[in-house]
Amino acid sequence: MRLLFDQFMKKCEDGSWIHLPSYEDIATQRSQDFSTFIHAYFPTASEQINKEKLSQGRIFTRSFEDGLGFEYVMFYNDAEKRIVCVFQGGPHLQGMPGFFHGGAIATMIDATVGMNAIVSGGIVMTANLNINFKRPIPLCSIVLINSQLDKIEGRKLLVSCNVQSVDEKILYTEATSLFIKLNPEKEFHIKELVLNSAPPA
Ligand SMILES: CCCCCCCCCCCCCC(=O)SCCNC(=O)CCNC(=O)[C@H](O)C(C)(C)COP(=O)(O)OP(=O)(O)OC[C@H]1O[C@@H](n2cnc3c(N)ncnc32)[C@H](O)[C@@H]1OP(=O)(O)O
Repeated sequence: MRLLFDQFMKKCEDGSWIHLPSYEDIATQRSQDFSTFIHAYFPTASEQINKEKLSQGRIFTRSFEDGLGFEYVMFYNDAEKRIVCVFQGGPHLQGMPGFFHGGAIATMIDATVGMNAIVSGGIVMTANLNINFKRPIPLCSIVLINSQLDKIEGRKLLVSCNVQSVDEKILYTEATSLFIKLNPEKEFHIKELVLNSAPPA
């Protein structure tokens, strides 16, 4: 994991790739504005949210103890509209004995293609996620999630991705997704927010 991280950090040196911050780092900067916008978009659903529980909310992929759940880092290439996620899931993500749970793989795919759509489109939500699980992923192995923004059509963003072994010899999973932009006026400038809070290369 460390070796791959260092290889990508090297690619960041000429500015072609950017080491993305974690959701927590982005969210803490504008979380109140972001939350207000989302609740205004879904007023009926918002009324049903238990405000006390809301204060305990945590991003799902960062809610496990270190080393047990989702361990990952993402890198973004603006020219190619690609995000690569280096992912090593922990033992609490088991499904079939010795392999990752399909829902855990889907979660990491959604987080990766979602981040690609957020950087390109602002505030978006997943409308459709289509996954082909082609080979089981051994528990605790390191994989690469390669995502690509394919098309923007009005409010719709189409992002595809695959999950491969580090040597690229095994194709584990393929997915396509549709995101819908909630802020066509781009009032939140999420791209700048994400890129400006990127950790130093
Ligand atoms: C501060 C920063 C914080 C950052 C935090 C980072 C967190 C990162 C998290 C990581 C990521 C995690 C992300 C998550 O976990 S997101 C959580 C999972 N997703 C949801 O809960 C979304 C639920 N769905 C909805 O709320 C609505 O359906 C949305 C908002 C998506 C659209 O409802 P809205 O009322 O707005 O739009 P519309 O209905 O007029 O549709 C508009 C157009 O889109 C077309 N369409 C719609 N749906 C579909 C479909 N299924 N297939 C094909 N087409 C579809 C539709 O035909 C129309 O097309 P056209 O007629 O115009 O041609």
